[in-house]
Amino acid sequence: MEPNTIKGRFLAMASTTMGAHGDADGDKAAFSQWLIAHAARFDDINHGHWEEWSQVVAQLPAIPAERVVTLDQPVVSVRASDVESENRKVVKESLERQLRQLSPWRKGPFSLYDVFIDTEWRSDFKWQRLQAHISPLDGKKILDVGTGSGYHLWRMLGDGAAIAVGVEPTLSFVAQFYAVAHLLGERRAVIIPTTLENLSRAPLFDTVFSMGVLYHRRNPLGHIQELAECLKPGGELVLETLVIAGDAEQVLTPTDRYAGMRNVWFIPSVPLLSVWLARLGFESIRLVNQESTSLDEQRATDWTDFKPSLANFLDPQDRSKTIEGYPAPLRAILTAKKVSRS
Ligand SMILES: Nc1ncnc2c1ncn2[C@@H]1O[C@H](C[S@+](CC[C@H]([NH3+])C(=O)[O-])CC(=O)[O-])[C@@H](O)[C@H]1O
Repeated sequence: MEPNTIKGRFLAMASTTMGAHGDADGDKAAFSQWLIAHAARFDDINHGHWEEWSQVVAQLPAIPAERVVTLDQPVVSVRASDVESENRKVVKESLERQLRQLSPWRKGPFSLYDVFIDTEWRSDFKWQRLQAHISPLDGKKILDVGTGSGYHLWRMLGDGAAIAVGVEPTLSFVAQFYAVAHLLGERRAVIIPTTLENLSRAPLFDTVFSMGVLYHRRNPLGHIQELAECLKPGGELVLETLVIAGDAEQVLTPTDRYAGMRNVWFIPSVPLLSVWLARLGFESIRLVNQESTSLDEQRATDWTDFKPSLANFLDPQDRSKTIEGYPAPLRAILTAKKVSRS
């Protein structure tokens, strides 16, 4: 029987992870204690819709024992392998109604018992851009800061990670994650509902990802420092953020919105970002990808809230600029190793 609260699910998953990685027993115990201590974050939640979203997750159908789960392809998917087609239709319709109650779905795509969730972002594009360039994830413990619905957590498991922990303060995304985890029948990933600043940080992870978060932080160097605090010495940081073209002295702070987004504070050049990383104790800093966001990667779908998406935030006369006149979104992925001190 699955526990029917999201906190109960977190605890069940946290205890499953105790056996799921190859660390020495002392390290395993330290990691499990760290994870289980974060169950208290579910008690701090004070959000008008949390109860409603939790009910949606609690009322999801029991999953079939025979299922095919795919985590290593662009569409994270699960399908029943033993259900008659007429039944599948019934399951599909009620499941789709339930999952739509957790909208807007921004990060995906997912296919869950024939319900295709066409999310606003094709998050698989980002995974494809970095997959060949990061240290192998096999058997590793991974932290994904600002994980959204947790789409990339599933891809990390698909690429061999032992455990994937997400940190995410937006509670509708946390509920989406626990819905997907239930339907996949997977317990090797969890999300802690908090910010990186409020996480009790300890150097427990082999690889730490921060993708799409740095530019939302008023104190970007503090964010990098906090990421370092979660990494084992010698561990790898994968940092994905908006950047501008320019030298090591250039950074953009928008006067107000950037491509329609509030809360964009610092968009550095890649050379400046590399200086920040080096000054905060990283070495082997590499730019592994730099690309403009395409209109195929971010677009409104019927699983989003029909708010305008990227196309509406670019200058219609000159797509190289945002509607505010800034350079259009350019995103970079850097990898760096935390210096090991002996
Ligand atoms: N301080 C914080 N600590 C942790 N998370 C935060 C914080 N502030 C915001 N977030 C969360 O970070 C995510 C950033 S979206 C990237 C998703 C995924 N990583 C992606 O690469 O597709 C970026 C975008 O869509 O612009 C959101 O889910 C926030 O709630």
